[in-house]
Amino acid sequence: MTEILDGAAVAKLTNVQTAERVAQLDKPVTLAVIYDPKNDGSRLYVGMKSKKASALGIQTRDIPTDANATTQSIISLVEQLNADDTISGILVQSPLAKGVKEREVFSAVAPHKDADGLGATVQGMLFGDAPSDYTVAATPQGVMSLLKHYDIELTGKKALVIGRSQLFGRPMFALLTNADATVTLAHRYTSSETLKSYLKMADIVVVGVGIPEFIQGTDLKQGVTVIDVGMNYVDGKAVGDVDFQSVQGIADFITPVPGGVGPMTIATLLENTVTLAENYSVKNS
Ligand SMILES: Nc1nc(=O)c2c([nH]1)NC[C@@H]1CN(c3ccc(C(=O)N[C@@H](CCC(=O)O)C(=O)O)cc3)C=[N+]21
Repeated sequence: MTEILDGAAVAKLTNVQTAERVAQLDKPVTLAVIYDPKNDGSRLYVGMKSKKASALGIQTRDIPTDANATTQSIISLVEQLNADDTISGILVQSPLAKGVKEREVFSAVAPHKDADGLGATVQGMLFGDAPSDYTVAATPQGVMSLLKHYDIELTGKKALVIGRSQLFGRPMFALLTNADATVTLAHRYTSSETLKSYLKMADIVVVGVGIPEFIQGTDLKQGVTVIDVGMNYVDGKAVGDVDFQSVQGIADFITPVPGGVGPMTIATLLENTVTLAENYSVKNS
């Protein structure tokens, strides 16, 4: 029997808590979102994030970048938002326009406003497994929350992360390592033979490569947990990187697309935002 990890349902539980925490605060919670308005995906996802934020009482300030924006001009914008006491958190939606050095923009976000956990300071804390509080990238943190909700054991388990982006694979590797799994990170230069052999061994597979049907049930070990971070559109329909039907009866757990990691990503971003708002008010009281 393959059980579906219901990200939409778990996200809803998190969102209820986030809304309560927002209501407890005696000040507005505001998320600033910087994005490239020319990118279709960014417009779609930023729209979804803003809508969900407003449903939870979080205000958003969506800021499209100018057509002629540069790395430096966007960093200046981030610095203004860092200094703006009405802003609780900042999200820089990826990808920014071609030629803009995204990594530099991420790292311009002040750690106490880093709602998406992509700046060098907080990512360094994640990789060092720092004991103090810091925000973690929304997608991999959302995956961890989902695994935790379903009590999926990680200690000593063999985890395979496929994809090494700054937003997903690298922080996913760090989180699973910090959770005492034995983690392998595969990526575009991993040979298909190597990938096949690691897939057959893995207890947990987390895949985000952006290729529909990249993973088939026959690739996997019986009883595996499969987390599908892919977000592809085929004939206008959202599909992940895993051939969902073919893993039935092989995987013990699988996340669907839609309704899996996507809603968890948004819930985690908004949870991070209210956490930043709470901590900021403590620091400044
Ligand atoms: N700085 C940054 N942080 C991000 O977290 C980030 C980003 N940049 N750039 C793009 C990706 C993509 N992303 C998604 C979030 C939610 C859904 C989501 O909720 N999808 C729905 C389906 C949507 C549909 O049906 O079209 C679902 O899975 O149920 C999808 C994709 C966040 N991203």
